[in-house]
Amino acid sequence: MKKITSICCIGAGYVGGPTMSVIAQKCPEIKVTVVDINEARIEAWNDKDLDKLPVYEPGLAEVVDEARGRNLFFSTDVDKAIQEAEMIFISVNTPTKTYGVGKGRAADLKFVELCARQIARVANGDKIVVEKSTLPVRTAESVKRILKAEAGEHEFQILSNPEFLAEGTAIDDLHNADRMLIGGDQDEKGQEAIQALVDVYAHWLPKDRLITTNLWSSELSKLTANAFLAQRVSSINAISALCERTGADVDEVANAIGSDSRIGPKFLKSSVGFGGSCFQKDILNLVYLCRHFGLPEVADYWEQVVAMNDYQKHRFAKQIIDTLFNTVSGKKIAFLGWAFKKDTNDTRESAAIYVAHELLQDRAEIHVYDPKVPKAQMFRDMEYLIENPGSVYTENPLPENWRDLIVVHEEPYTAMDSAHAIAVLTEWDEFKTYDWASIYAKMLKPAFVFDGRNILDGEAMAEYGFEFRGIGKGLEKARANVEA
Ligand SMILES: NC(=O)C1=CN([C@@H]2O[C@H](COP(=O)(O)OP(=O)(O)OC[C@H]3O[C@@H](n4cnc5c(N)ncnc54)[C@H](O)[C@@H]3O)[C@@H](O)[C@H]2O)C=CC1
Ligand SMILES: O=C(O)[C@H]1O[C@H](OP(=O)(O)OP(=O)(O)OC[C@H]2O[C@@H](n3ccc(=O)[nH]c3=O)[C@H](O)[C@@H]2O)[C@H](O)[C@@H](O)[C@@H]1O
Repeated sequence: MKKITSICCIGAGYVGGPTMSVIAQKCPEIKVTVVDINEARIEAWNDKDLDKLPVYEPGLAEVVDEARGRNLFFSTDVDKAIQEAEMIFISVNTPTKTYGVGKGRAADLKFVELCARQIARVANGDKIVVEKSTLPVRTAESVKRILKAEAGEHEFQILSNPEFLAEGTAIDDLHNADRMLIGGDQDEKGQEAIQALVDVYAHWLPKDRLITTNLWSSELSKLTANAFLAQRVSSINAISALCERTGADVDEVANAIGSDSRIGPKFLKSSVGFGGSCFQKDILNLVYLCRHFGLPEVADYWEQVVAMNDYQKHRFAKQIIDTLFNTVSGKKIAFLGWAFKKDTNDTRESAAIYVAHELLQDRAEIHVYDPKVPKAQMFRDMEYLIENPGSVYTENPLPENWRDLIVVHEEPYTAMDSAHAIAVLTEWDEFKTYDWASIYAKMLKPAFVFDGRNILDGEAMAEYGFEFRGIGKGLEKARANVEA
């Protein structure tokens, strides 16, 4: 098969934007056009001021700067880009359904279906269609059927090429991917299509990292990878609760078990709970599929990963309320961080939103500082959670004036001034270097710090005078248990 010279990607989000920028950077002879129906987003991708790119990722601005206008283009003209391209990536959002059959579980595939119909309608020749979005296993079958039914004389090959990048490290993950997975049909034409995509990635990735499989294995591997990663976080978080009762230290336990080469050290950082647009959505989708295929025991097994994560967020919020003498009503609680992890402006499913909801149920005044998340986004997040509670802990209504109870700060010190307590919700590096002595001086006493990310030095914080609580570090409580 001849080499690909033009690519189109539908969806200019956290995946489409960075992945296509790197493909364009590494393959200067391929014209890459990223399209989206969201005009504001495309405008931001085209902004001369690279600080205004719609996705914040370390290293992304440099890549865009190198390729944009040379062989990387952002546009809202979806039809034209489809017609010009030999290979079309679908990288649109696949959120959990919020309505109808499968509500709260199944992936909502309406955006993917719309793309397939649009490709079929406007295609002017044979195309390779690549599923980049995370999809339930066997989605390619539906995409094929739609393309076949609507397309007339043109031929389409479908590939599954799930993305494994993590936000905050997207560019490094793309440049040095552990593997790139490409699934396709096993017949001759399917193999040719697989090879065409292998040739794209072979511009910068070693051949042994390009894994090819059948379509279904590829689709299922993506859901499985996220389920395994999230399961590790829930497993260590479950142990953190036991640490707090017994006096064990969860970081020491993680280090001890992670030194076993069979377990490995990564993804064992205990936290206030995992967030992000995908872990919960993909596990719920896996659970839905298992039930659909008549495997309720398998579904129950994976569902516990999400249940444990809900419990961890709740445990953190409850600890704050319990420690502050059983109520946070009218008390100023400073939130350091709102993003679901550091080095991203993404807040989807962030633990901060759930913790805020529980504290607001108890009428706290929340003062938030996050270096990258704008105020409007925080309010949108709260509104979304109110409409879609999703967790048993966030079902209670908020006070009518909840909007007045969230104050967003442009800088951290005012957020913490005269606060009753500080809660660390995101592990931004800058939090470690604050002037903690002067923060302590300006807080109400006792001055509580709840470190939901275990990034602060507990002993040093205690020396400043803080009442410090980390995750999985319940020495005081453990001592009290022993004495009782
Ligand atoms: N965010 C992440 O780190 C990762 C996400 N994924 C998966 O990648 C997919 C995309 O995720 P994100 O990039 O985070 O989503 P996103 O929401 O940031 O971006 C999706 C974009 O698609 C656009 N879109 C939707 N329908 C369209 C249509 N018919 N025509 C043109 N544009 C359309 C939307 O306007 C939006 O800008 C999802 O399936 C997700 O599960 C996979 C790996 C990592
Ligand atoms: O499909 C996706 O969307 C992506 O989901 C995750 O990436 P991402 O959600 O961007 O970020 P992670 O680094 O995986 O973190 C997810 C959440 O788990 C939390 N986490 C992670 C690791 C850990 O040890 N402890 C922990 O609490 C993080 O703080 C964050 O809230 C996967 O790591 C990617 O491989 C995958 O492509």
